[in-house]
Amino acid sequence: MQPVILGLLVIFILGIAIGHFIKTFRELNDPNGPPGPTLIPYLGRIHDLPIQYMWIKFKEWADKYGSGGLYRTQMLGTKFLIITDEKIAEDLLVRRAKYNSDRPQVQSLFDSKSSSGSMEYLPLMGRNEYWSRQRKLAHAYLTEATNAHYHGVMYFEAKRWLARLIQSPDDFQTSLEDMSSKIMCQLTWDDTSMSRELTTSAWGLLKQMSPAGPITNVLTPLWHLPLCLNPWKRAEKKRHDEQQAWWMQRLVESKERLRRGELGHCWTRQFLERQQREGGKMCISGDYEASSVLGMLALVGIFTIAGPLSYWLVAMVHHPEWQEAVQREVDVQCEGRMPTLDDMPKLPVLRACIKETMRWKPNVPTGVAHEAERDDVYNGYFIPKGTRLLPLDLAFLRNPKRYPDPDSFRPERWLEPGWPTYQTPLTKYPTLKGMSSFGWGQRQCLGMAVTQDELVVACGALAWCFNLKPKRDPVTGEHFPVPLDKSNSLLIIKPDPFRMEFEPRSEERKREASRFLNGLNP
Ligand code: HEM
Repeated sequence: MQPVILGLLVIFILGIAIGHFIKTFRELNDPNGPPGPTLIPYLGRIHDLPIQYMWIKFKEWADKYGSGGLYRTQMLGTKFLIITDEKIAEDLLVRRAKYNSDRPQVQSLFDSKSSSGSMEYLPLMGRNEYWSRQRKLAHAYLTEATNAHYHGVMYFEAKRWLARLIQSPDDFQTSLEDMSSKIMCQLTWDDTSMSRELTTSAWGLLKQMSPAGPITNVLTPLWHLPLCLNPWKRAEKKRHDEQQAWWMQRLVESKERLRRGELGHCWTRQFLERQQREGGKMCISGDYEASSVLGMLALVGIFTIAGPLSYWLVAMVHHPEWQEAVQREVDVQCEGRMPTLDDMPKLPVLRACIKETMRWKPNVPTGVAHEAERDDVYNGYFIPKGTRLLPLDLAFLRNPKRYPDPDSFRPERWLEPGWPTYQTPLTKYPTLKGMSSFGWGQRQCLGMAVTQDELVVACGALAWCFNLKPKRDPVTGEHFPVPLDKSNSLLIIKPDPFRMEFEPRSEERKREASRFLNGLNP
């Protein structure tokens, strides 16, 4: 080919490519569309959205572009509408829930939406038949357990935790998580002995589904490499198969214990007894689905509770004045004993400090995405089908109109008239139920009551037993820092390891709590 013709051909192809780039750039950044950072064709904003502390960048964009309550962005062609105002979350995720309640596919899990019938991960399922029947089942079990005050399980495990804290205070991060895990193991299978395995399994799944987990959740095309070149898919297959086998083993063992008359009250027993009564009439398809929904329920109650409970420790160390207020309230209202769930109405300061901890340090700061199932128009903006609707919880909880002085820990906002969030009667409010952190509409969290109850019992137990204090470095005599802004970057976060001291409030309480370790005083 003549060099001139070749040159012309190259210029022609380049011209087409540049023309296409400019056209795409204009379409993406249409001034009539929702506001948002400038989008680069094909990339969107993948280049400057950090994987670590992603929510901080989302919030930065919210402050810049989200004054109208929403903004848009894109990652490698995936469209996001970030919701920064609670009213708009109500409009889009509650009032328009019938077509905005689907979930996006998590790339690094096989069939996370259960579109091909895997039936495994209730919170991640698309809005399909499996989700609908598993949600009903989970709702019934959680409601029944709440009404029965969890058969004393939370109180018992909180006491065991106190004893472990007295014995090995430096191990508090492990024992804290283990307490949550024991509660979920007991409620699900009437067996706390496998709490460590459940915790490992929980973090494995959480990591796999988080943008900060495998790189294939961000650079999604990598997931489609053939298996022989794809270490991510091979690792996930192993994790998935082990988890499923473990869940199934729990169900099989529980069946055997039920047959021998040894299975105490738990969700699995409720399921098995109903299965015996109703047989094929039950909506759950069989053992595989049952073991998954039960396993998932057990698992989700670990990392969700570990975050706020760890942040409670951080809050109390940094705010001794509020710690004293909680201790005073517990001592007076419970007349010197450890609080139980029955005491909840009498403990508004405790509830206010718990709620403020969750507002101040939200443990799902990005919120959980819904996916639009059809094209829609909102406030004149076109929202195409498939857009991920992300209710940015950090933006809701830092709204200065609703939460004046939003960056500070101010539990009085829930207790004193004059604050926008003050509500009476104080026997009921503040309550965690309905908080934006638990999500929206048809996908709203099913664990709100469990969370509130477990946190009241555990934080109340800590207030009864310990002064939570910074720890001194024996070499320098200085306090070890308890950082406020260091955490992992998973979808559900908790603070990075830190050091602190658990000082028993009296010899008598220390002795009493130590007796709890082997269930001597259940
Ligand atoms: C601080 C504690 C917790 C927080 C902040 C939290 C937050 C959330 C959020 C944001 C969602 C998604 C909502 C949406 O898509 O709009 C969710 C869903 C869910 N949560 Fe929680 N959660 C917590 C504790 C729990 C606990 C303890 C359990 C059960 C033991 C639980 C069970 C569930 C289930 C089953 C779903 C799936 C609902 C569905 O997809 O239909 N959560 N949670």
